[in-house]
Amino acid sequence: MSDSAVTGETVLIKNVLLYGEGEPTDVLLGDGVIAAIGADAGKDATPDAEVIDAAGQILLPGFVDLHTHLREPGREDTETINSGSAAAALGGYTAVFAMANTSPVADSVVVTDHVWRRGREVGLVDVHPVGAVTVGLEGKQLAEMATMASGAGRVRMFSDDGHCVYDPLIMRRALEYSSSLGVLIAQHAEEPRLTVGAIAHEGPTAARLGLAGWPRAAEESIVARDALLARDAGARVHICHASTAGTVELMKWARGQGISITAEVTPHHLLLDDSRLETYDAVNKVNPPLREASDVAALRAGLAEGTIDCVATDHAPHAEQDKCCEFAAARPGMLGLETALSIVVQTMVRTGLLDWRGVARVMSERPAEIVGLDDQGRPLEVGEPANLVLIDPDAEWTVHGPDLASVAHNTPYESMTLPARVTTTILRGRITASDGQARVRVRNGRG
Ligand SMILES: NC(=O)N[C@@H](CC(=O)O)C(=O)O
Ligand SMILES: [Zn+2]
Ligand SMILES: [Zn+2]
Repeated sequence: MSDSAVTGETVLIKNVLLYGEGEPTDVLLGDGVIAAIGADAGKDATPDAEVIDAAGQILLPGFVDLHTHLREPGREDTETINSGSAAAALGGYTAVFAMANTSPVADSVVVTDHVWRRGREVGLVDVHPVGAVTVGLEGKQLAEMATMASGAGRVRMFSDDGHCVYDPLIMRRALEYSSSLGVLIAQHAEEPRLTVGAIAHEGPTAARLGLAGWPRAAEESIVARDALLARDAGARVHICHASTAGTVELMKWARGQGISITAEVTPHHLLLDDSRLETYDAVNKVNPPLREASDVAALRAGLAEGTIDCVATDHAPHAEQDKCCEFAAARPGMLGLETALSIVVQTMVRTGLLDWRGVARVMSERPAEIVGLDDQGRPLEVGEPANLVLIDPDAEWTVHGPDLASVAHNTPYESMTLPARVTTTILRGRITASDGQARVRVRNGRG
């Protein structure tokens, strides 16, 4: 139509509840942004607009994952940027941060720019590379953070995740350097001297099962130390995968002191505890380890009140031979991208701890703010980027590892029936996943 205000591809979402609130309305997407909201939003739709009947569904800003392992380069037998992007889109994510513990390590602009470019080529989700803090994740020498930050991939988060930046002097320098660069350091808080040989949470379960323990203090001592180092450096620090009640307490204390510290919690630490270890099934092996029910309760409460800022998946694909083996020999980590929303609904929404606006806060708005993405986690308003997720809150589905988009199948939720499902994910106005299928871009000359 020649008088149409919107050109190119348009998507019309009908009868949707914004943030799960109020009356159903229509939302028109065009030119990569939210073009109109309201009963007459469809009047500017192009004749070939894709119309989504979203009755009973909820619209939120697309999710942002600050902690994803995509395994490319190096372990493409477990995940690739292609397969991991599909998993992310199916999980409702419009941006993910790909951790640096690849092979080679993402400690140079060559690797970080490669990851960024591959992500753009795939086009299902914005893949932001995380740069290593230290060369080879070895904790000895700072990586060239400035070069990575000014590359095409514009690295804005640095982490040695998988390893702790344990040397306090190196961490102090990294924080000072990061604050002058305006980037974020994300710490895998694990004092390595306290976790030598550790494979499970140190507590009664591990003692009974004969598994060497990973004490809470290994995490908490680093959280406390880094809060003080961030304070003195005038820097920001982000705590990866908070797992203990003590970490929640320390976060509260540090915030009270005015320290710039943020933290994430994983879906698995919100749902699972160390009683899962009884079977010795290594699918439950993860760093930090599944803790006790009291920690799970404290993490949920901390997330609800904002002491823990956000949910991050720590999506960690592993090959069958690295998981289906004796517990001590297995690699730690579990899949998370496609199940994250459902676990958050089960643990936080069904329990009354968060409403849907709260889900938007912990899965989209806060992570985008923490890392400084200005095109994600935005309000559902006209003119804002159309990075969105549609959710059927009443759906139920049963998890089967082989049905997930990831190359590896190590989900701890195998055969569990979970609430709520992502029905559609939209990146800059383009549908990247719908009804369980990732949609690769069709190059028809229009974008
Ligand atoms: N979480 C894990 O248990 N494993 C992660 C590394 C990490 O997040 O520490 C991995 O890369 O597999
Ligand atoms: Zn980690
Ligand atoms: Zn990780």
